[in-house]
Amino acid sequence: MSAFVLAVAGAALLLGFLYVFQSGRSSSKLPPSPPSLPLVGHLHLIGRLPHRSLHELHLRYGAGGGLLLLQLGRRRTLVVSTAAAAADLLRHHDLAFSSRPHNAAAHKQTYGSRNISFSPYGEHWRRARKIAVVHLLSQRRAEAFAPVRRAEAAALVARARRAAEAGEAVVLKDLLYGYTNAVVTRAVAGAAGMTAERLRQLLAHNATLVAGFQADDVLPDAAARLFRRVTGLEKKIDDMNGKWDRFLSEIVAEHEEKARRPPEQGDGGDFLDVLLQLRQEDEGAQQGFELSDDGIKAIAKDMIAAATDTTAVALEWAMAELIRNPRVMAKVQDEVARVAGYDAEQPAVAEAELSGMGYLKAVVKEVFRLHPPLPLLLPRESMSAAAVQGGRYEIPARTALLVNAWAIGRDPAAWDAPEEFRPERFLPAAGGGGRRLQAQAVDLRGTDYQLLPFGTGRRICPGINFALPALELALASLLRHFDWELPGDGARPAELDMVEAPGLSTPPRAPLVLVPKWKALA
Ligand code: HEM
Repeated sequence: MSAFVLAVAGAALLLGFLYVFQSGRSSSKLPPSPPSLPLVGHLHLIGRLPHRSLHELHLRYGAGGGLLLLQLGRRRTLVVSTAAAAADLLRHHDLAFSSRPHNAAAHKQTYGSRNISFSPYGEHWRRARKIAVVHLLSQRRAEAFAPVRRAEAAALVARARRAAEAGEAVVLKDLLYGYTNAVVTRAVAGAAGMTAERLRQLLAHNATLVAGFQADDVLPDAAARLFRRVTGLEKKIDDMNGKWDRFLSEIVAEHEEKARRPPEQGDGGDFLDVLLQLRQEDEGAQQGFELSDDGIKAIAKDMIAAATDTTAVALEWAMAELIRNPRVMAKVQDEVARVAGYDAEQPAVAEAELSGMGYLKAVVKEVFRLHPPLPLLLPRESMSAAAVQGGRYEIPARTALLVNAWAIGRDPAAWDAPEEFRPERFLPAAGGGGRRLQAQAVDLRGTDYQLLPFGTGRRICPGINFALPALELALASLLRHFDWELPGDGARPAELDMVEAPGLSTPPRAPLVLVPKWKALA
């Protein structure tokens, strides 16, 4: 049986690749492309860190336009590696590139693409996204969760304080995931404690299943399905989906039960409360958009998965860069002390004080420039052909798009000294000119194409209003109360490993370990 299965898989694979290989060469106005191999296309050129491999390919073959066309297994893929190419493509062709490529494994994990992130462009995506933007993630809703962020930032400081008092080092990743996980769990489901712990475990397993390029990204559907079965991945995905579904069903049932009771004073409602209420109010009025149980679970799961990792990864990189750059660390700590003062009994900085911390905000931008948590954003797919760069290139319909935000943040045509961690580039300062002046005004909300950690256009991350205060608050609170050191005598900050771990989101490959020194004891 297994020999038969392998033979069928091999034949399907071969046919699929031959088809793809042939169909990729129909137009002469395609962007540059490195030499490829039959069957694999350019897959053999992609290493464990695709954003780095793609950057190297761009430097080698992407002369001029910042675009490369690759055949990654079955997927014809356009890669954008410069700010100018991103601006041309995404300013003029955002609609054409607003879908997501189909991925059977992701489809299964999202209740049949009923979430937002992986949903193809169309009526479902439009309605689900509108619900999220208007009812869950608006500025007003984000502000309403300020007390949750404050309480969790205080808990984060308390955990670090225990380590400081015991003279122990902390694995930053554990500390920071604990924080973002608790904030997100409370926003989505109003719960902490055991629920947050269960979620943490589910997310950890999920991450290992969606890391890097998957069979579904590169093989034809039938071959990918066989591959998943033969390697046991199918079963792992099914088991994981079962666990997620049980968890989500339980919390939806708890919320339905809660909705039958009189509302509690001061309970503004978490995301699940809001979604259930919308379902009740709109029953029949959604005109074809069914907010079914699966739909609600898909959106809740999307929010949890989209919010937890990304924010924790950005925080870990921020701490790594600050340790490597003691001058910047001292400057940002001074600012936090000046604006928020020092009070050992007030663990979390007040959110209103963040607006007075211009340097901290510049640090955050600089972290996103060099370490976008999703270095290739989320893949998109074109729905129609597009003539880009004034007609220089023609991109056929159904081409996948990878925007290499990691490479764009290092684009020497867009940034002075791109490899240097220099938050000052974002500050208004006397003197300087040209790109320096331009950098001061660069924002990270998708209008400036040289800094795209949240993407841009129709598919831009709708969670920015949630992400930024959570991130800034944790960072300011950790810097207010502690000095941070590398463990061990003679450890050299300049030698910190700044390479990413593989995956959709990319934390440092060597988890950052630091010793907190509680300032009140100094
Ligand atoms: C530092 C934190 C975060 C980063 C760096 C980040 C980044 C991104 C990026 C790059 C995309 C794809 C954009 C594109 O295709 O152009 C995205 C999509 C998305 N993000 Fe975020 N995100 C963060 C936090 C959040 C939070 C807190 C939430 C929700 C609470 C969230 C919800 C979503 C959703 C639902 C999508 C899919 C949008 C769509 O396909 O229409 N994200 N995010």
